[in-house]
Parts: sequence; C-alpha cells; structure tokens
Amino acid sequence: MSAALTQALAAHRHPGALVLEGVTRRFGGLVATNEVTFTVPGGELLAIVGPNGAGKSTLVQLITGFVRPDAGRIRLGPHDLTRLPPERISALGVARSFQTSRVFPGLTVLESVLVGTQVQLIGGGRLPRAFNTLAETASVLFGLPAYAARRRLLEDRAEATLKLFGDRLWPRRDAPAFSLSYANRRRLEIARALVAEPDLLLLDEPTAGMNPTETGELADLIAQLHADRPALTIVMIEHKLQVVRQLASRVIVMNHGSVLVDATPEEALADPRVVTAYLGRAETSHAHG
Ligand SMILES: Nc1ncnc2c1ncn2[C@@H]1O[C@H](COP(=O)(O)OP(=O)(O)OP(=O)(O)O)[C@@H](O)[C@H]1O
Repeated sequence: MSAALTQALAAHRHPGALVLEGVTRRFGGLVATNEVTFTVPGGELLAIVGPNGAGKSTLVQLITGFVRPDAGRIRLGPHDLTRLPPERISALGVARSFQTSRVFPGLTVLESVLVGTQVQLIGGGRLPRAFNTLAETASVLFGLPAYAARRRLLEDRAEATLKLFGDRLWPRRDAPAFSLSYANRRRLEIARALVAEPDLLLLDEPTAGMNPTETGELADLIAQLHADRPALTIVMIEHKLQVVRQLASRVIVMNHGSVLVDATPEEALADPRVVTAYLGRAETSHAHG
C-alpha cells in the first residue's frame, strides 16, 4: 500500500485527530512543556487540568502556532502544524478562545463575531497561504463589494452563532462589545471562535470568573455543541471539576510541564497523585462555581 494511501486511510479513521509527540518548549531555563505526548481523536472532548504554571496555556499557544516548540511534532489529521504560522493553523480549522476576554474597541457584538469569520472570507475556505489579517478584517467590516454576497452568508452564520447563546448575546447584537458584562464577553469570545466552524476548538478556561448559574449554562452549551457537532474536537482547559466531570470523556493532568495522568475523569480524579497534589487544591480554590 502506498504511503499516501496509508495516510489517507489514517486520516479517514480519525478525520481531525490532534496528535502531540514529544512536544517540549523552554522559556530560558524553564521547561514550560516537557515531552508532552497525547492524541485527541476527532470528535473527542478532552479536558486539561493542573495547577497554575503547569503548562496548560503554553500547550494551547503551541497548538495554535503562537509559540514554536523546541522539540516534538504537532499534527491535526493529515496536517503537520509544527512549523506553521498561526494564520495557516487557523485556516486549517483550529480556533481558540482566550483566558481573558478580549474585545475590539468600537465594534458591535455582531461585528465582533464577524471578525471570527475572516479566515473564510477570501476564497471562501481554508486556503493554504498566509493572509493579511487586517485586510480581511477590513473587508468584513466595511463590506467591500467583491465580498458582499459572501458577507451576507457569513452574517447569517454569525447570527446563528449568537443565537446559540439564547438571549444572552442575540438581543445585544448591535450594542458595543465593550458594554457587555464580563460573562457575556466570555460568551462572545467563544462565539467568535465557533463562527469559524473549526474542526478543533481550544477553550482556555471558558467559565473563569463566572458564577454558578453562568458556569452551568455555559457547560450545558458546550455539551450541546459536542452533541450537535460530533466531528468537532474540543480541548478545554478547565479548573472547575464539576464542569470537567460533566463534559469531558478524558482528562489530562499536567504538572511542571509534563503529563501526570491521562485517563477518564473518574480515574483521574480518583488518582491519589492528582487528588493530593493538584485537584484537591484546585477543588478548594477553583471548583465552586
Ligand atoms: N512567554 C513566556 N515567557 C516566559 N515564561 C513563560 C511564557 N509563557 C509561559 N511561561 C512560563 O511557563 C510556565 C507554564 O505557563 P502556562 O501559562 O502554560 O501555565 P498554565 O498551566 O496555563 O497556568 P495558569 O493556570 O496559571 O494559566 C509558567 O512558569 C510560565 O511562567
């Protein structure tokens, strides 16, 4: 069997499998991630937990290309992401939310979500070439004629995405994004990632700073997404253990840049190393909410 056919069959079995192999990243003398190896099959919802400084956010930075590994490989399906710049990785179907919410000053809620569609605007798809992000964003926002029809399509998609959040975002679509509450900014952040219709969605502490009601609502939304989009792979950094238990089929526990445990939530949370060293502490400091 030819190598190309073998690769094509592997990609078919795991259409969007995310594979990290021996991924190491140092910052000066500090090893932020140390030979991290794991595979997330297409469609899985994986939670990454661990204490502050364990290397969780660095993993997200590495997968999205904002930080380059010193060693190791990162693949998504048939694509080698290891040396690609962020815009290429994004064009291959990877989207992320940030730990702290970021809004563009002066944009409405709807416009802020439309920014998330910019990858699809030119050429209508995941083109394997670098884009001028500013030009794309400007064309979305100012409706250059060549893009008008496509813009309408993307607006429909942006509206549908806002409506996923019930009455939290849709009634506020024309309000300035900066006027949103903190929880709504976090929702907007996720909407912006989702509207790009990614194959891999990386959520960095999506419920951080949310109260118990808001946390439960967002967890239900993520559960719904996972059910509605079986091909979508979700990797979620999450401190709140009840959210991890509700959503994740698998948990990776990081410590000092290394994978300490890779197991089901039940197994991971029962692991004495995890309970005493990490989750016991996380449970008391983060888990209420
Ligand atoms: N750009 C950087 N320059 C220098 N050190 C960095 C950089 N990014 C991360 N680090 C360090 O790498 C280590 C891992 O950080 P990282 O943010 O990945 O941890 P984390 O598990 O996400 O923690 P938290 O839960 O606090 O967000 C930390 O010691 C951090 O200070």
